Amino acid sequence: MANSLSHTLYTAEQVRQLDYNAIHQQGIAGYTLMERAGKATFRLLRQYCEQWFGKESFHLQVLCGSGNNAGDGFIVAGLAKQKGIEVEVIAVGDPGKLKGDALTAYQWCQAQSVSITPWQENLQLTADVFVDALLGTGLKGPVRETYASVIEQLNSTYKPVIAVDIPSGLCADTGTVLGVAVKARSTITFIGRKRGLYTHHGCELTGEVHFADLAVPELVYHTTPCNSYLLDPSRYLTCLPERYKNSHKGAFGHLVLIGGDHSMGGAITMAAEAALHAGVGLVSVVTRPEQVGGLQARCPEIMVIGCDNPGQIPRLLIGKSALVIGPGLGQSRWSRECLLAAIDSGLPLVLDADGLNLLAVEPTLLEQKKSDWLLTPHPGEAARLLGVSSQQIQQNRFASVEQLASQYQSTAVLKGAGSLVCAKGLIQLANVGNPGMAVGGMGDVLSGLLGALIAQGLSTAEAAGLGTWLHSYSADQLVKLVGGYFGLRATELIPLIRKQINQMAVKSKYG
Ligand SMILES: NC(=O)C1=CN([C@@H]2O[C@H](COP(=O)(O)OP(=O)(O)OC[C@H]3O[C@@H](n4cnc5c(N)ncnc54)[C@H](O)[C@@H]3O)[C@@H](O)[C@H]2O)[C@@H](O)CC1
Ligand SMILES: [K+]
Repeated sequence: MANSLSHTLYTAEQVRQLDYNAIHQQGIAGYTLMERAGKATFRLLRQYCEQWFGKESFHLQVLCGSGNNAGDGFIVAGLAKQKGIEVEVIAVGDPGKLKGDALTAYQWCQAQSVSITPWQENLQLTADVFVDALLGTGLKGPVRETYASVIEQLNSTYKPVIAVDIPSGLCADTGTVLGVAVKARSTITFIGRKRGLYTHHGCELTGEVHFADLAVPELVYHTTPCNSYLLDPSRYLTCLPERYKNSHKGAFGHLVLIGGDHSMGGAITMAAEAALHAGVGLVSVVTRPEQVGGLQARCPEIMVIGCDNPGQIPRLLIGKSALVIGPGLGQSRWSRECLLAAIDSGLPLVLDADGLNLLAVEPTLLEQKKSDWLLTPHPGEAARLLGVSSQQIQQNRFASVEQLASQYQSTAVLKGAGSLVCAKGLIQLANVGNPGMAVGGMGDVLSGLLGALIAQGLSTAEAAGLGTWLHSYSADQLVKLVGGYFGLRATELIPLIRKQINQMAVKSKYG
């Protein structure tokens, strides 16, 4: 289902609101939620430990802070003790500061005869597996001592860690590390999925993410407005135009890609090749004359028009469906005039690479906007468009993509780990992709794919959602094929994208 509750992404504040609603509107006791969280974590821990240690016994240490996150940890420790597991709580927070449900959980844990050791400087973290219940959504600002040292020491054990709700030190809203953060093998998150688990450093630190709704009734969610979701590709199944038996090429659009300035032919070639494999009826490339031979040799199906004079472009764009501009565009006078012609055409436009850089140095171009635009910046390009540093973009990717979309009145895709798509105030996160994608050409393939989808009749919002997912998902398939992240070539994605589109088309028809 599109944007179902289980796909929704929340900020820490929104989850606090959900907790509050569950407790005060639905009358579920806070301690009941804590027990459920502890039980869900313990179930997961046992599953993992069965995989990791088989029938062998193992030693568990549960690291607890002094808030409700610690409360969940005390429950896990008590349950482990009941099952005869060798378990110990390391109390990093002062138990004297515990209150409310966390204090109740602590007392219950004590009643199970769990050994509770206060953290000391020379204490050794000796377990086979750890539960991180130090800091959850209540983290404010950079992690302070003693927590920071404990987290560093925990990470240096390289032993498996299951994080409770969120790896301690990771910002639940943005996915940035607040000073230092736990690197978990797995994270189990409660009631609502936290945004920060899925983007930026979150992608690196959470390990496998599991979600437990703690049996909170659906009603609780309806009163908390939200605009962010995990991207669900199934919502796009019906967007692809059907291939009827009597179809002709004109039915599937004509995409034009403009770019390939002097000695920059590779990017436009990759973009065009990707478009060719994504179902568009016709693909044309407008480029410098010197690129024509290479492009035609590589892809004879593409119509290549050599053009040193951008004044010819308006005539070439008559009757076309969509445009991609940016890959290999450069920033010369020719490049700028090409961009002006593209903007003036009124065709839906995918703007990437130097198309974005030119827009950043000349923001008044926005005043000439006549059509839907889809911007596909990486953090560096986004920074130029918004006049900030790329670090600032990364520190708040959700806010950045929203600002890009609203400032440029466009659909925006902010690339990078946990790519974000923003259209009409809605943010979707593509929970696919891998570090092997950090190589040249990947963005060019994406822009060609997006252009091909728009030319086939998808809106910029639909194309951004489906295309971003297809691109990263195909990269994951490629990693499976080649066995790792090294040496992925952007062009290798192209046949996998085609395969996946075809699979989706079959699924949309036959279920
Ligand atoms: N009823 C509820 O509210 C539920 C809460 N749950 C758990 O409760 C957590 C949230 O609990 P809390 O709001 O008590 O917060 P936390 O337990 O996440 O953290 C609060 C504690 O962290 C300390 N702290 C904050 N910033 C710090 C920093 N920068 N450096 C060092 N220490 C810092 C505070 O002094 C406080 O002691 C969730 O993440 C989840 O694990 C779950 O039990 C489910 C139900
Ligand atoms: K935690």
